[in-house]
Amino acid sequence: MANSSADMSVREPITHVIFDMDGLLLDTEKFYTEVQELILARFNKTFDWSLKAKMMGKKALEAAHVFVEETGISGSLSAEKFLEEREETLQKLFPTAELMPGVSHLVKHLHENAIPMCVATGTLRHHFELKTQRHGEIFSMMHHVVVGDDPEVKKGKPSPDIFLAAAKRFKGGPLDPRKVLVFEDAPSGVAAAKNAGMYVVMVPDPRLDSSFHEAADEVLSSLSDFNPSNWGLPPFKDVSS
Ligand SMILES: O=P(O)(O)OC[C@H](O)CO
Ligand SMILES: [Mg+2]
Repeated sequence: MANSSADMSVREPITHVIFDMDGLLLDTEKFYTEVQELILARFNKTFDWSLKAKMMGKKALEAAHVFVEETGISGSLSAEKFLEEREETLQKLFPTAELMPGVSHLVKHLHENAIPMCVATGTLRHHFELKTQRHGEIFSMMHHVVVGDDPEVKKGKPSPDIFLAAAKRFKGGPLDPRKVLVFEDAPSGVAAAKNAGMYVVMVPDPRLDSSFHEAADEVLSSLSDFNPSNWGLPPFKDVSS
């Protein structure tokens, strides 16, 4: 289904929206890339997008295990030690996080039209607080936020746990997953949304291999290109659609 919206004639309109955060609402994936490149350089290795694709969207410890094992450095650096080493730099970078293009317009539009929204992010709660500290207005429009260290999220993406927990916490939840639209940037996140039975719009980094697009119901270069009407959501007033 990738590259085209799911067929409106065979499904009901979307009533609820779940946003991923890192790399989707916030331009924060670059911070992880930066620190991971620095750590690998110490081992004379380079960080690339095939490794990035396997890590992004996952819970911190799960991604850390992928990092040390895939790069063959687990004998010298444990997953736990890797997390410890990158923490100080990440804590300095996170408060500088910027919104991704199109986020403000879309979130405000859905809020004005009373479409319930939430965030489902693999990130840890204390990192969520640092990343969002300059973006209170946008995040206050979310009905709730589910983070990676939430007790109900037993397994990270691609497990459906986080999206099922997120859908359950809306007023009237749990919801029919076929009425929920997820926005994601990561292959693990797209898989998690599909495993939860939901529709998913993928907004991937252009450096991600296009084979990862296939699992998504729609693929966009930017959230600015999203057309709510394609999903039965209220149309933008400033666009004829
Ligand atoms: O993409 P998110 O928001 O689920 O975050 C996951 C990690 O924190 C970063 O890949
Ligand atoms: Mg993400």
